[in-house]
Amino acid sequence: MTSLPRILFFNPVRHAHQAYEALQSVAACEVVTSASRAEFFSDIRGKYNDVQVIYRTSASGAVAGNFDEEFISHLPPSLKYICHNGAGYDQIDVHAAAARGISVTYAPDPVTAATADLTLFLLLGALRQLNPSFSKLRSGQFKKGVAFGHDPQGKTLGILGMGRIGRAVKARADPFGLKTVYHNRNPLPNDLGAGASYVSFDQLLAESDIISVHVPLSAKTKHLIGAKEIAKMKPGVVLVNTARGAIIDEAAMAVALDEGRIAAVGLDVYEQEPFIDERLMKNERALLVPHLGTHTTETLAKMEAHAMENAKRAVLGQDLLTVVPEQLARSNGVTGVH
Ligand SMILES: O=CC(=O)O
Repeated sequence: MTSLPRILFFNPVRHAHQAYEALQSVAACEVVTSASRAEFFSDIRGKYNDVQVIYRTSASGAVAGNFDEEFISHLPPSLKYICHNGAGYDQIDVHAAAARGISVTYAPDPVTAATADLTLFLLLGALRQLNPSFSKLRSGQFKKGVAFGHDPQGKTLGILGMGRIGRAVKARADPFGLKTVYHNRNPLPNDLGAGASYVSFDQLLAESDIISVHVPLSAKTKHLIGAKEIAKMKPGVVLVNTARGAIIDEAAMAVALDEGRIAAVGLDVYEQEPFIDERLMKNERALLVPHLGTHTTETLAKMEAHAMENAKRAVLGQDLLTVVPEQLARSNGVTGVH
């Protein structure tokens, strides 16, 4: 009897249990037991040396670290697929993977609505200066000394990165009377822009009352917003980031917030998670949540199921659902193991 292809799970499936059960009929699924990166490098030469697919989550970085060139170089020849369960795959060196013949898949669609919802929460919360009111209320002062917020109606929202999530944010911002401008590498066809005006990067910085970041993190977008860019923004701007922390120079943002150049920030992501710049932690005009963009039962279930569908297709030799764009550009019609 031939044994089933092996899928190694970096972190157990927590929500999409039915999909996990269904996968057992086509693959031998197991959760990695290595407790550190070094231990994994040893285990992958031993007990995991014929694994074909890795399923991974962002949280797996806590043990394994990034799937960088070094990590990829330790993977055995049998390993042909890395199926990531999130939209952002900056923790994976997709070029090093491609050079080793490893296809990387991601899960873009499942995260869109939940991330856009949280963006609106942070946007409105920061604009209304809600965060300082939380501690006032709890310290028994009710709203004594609570600063006035601002209304969204008639304000300009600048969306940096009008992809799936940026567009979903625009749709949610419309009913609040926000006027949206956006910047992308290229303008979108009119139907996708949905009435938002395309502007240059500098125009977006200069014209927006609120700026929301939705570009992926890469070498090109790291510190896309730093002190120089913040200086070009309207005094009193509100900055929102639910993409990746390192797109903004966190220290420069913290200084500008303390100086009052930035009126408020709404953040879900940080440069060195779980570390957060102390100035941001101390400044009540920073509305901060701990990378919760997709942290709902329904969305996590969809993300897990999507990644497992890619893993299933990989072991069955079927077309993969969502290969990362960098790899798709190289080869069309990427299929599974056989
Ligand atoms: O951060 C969440 C994701 O990239 O899906």
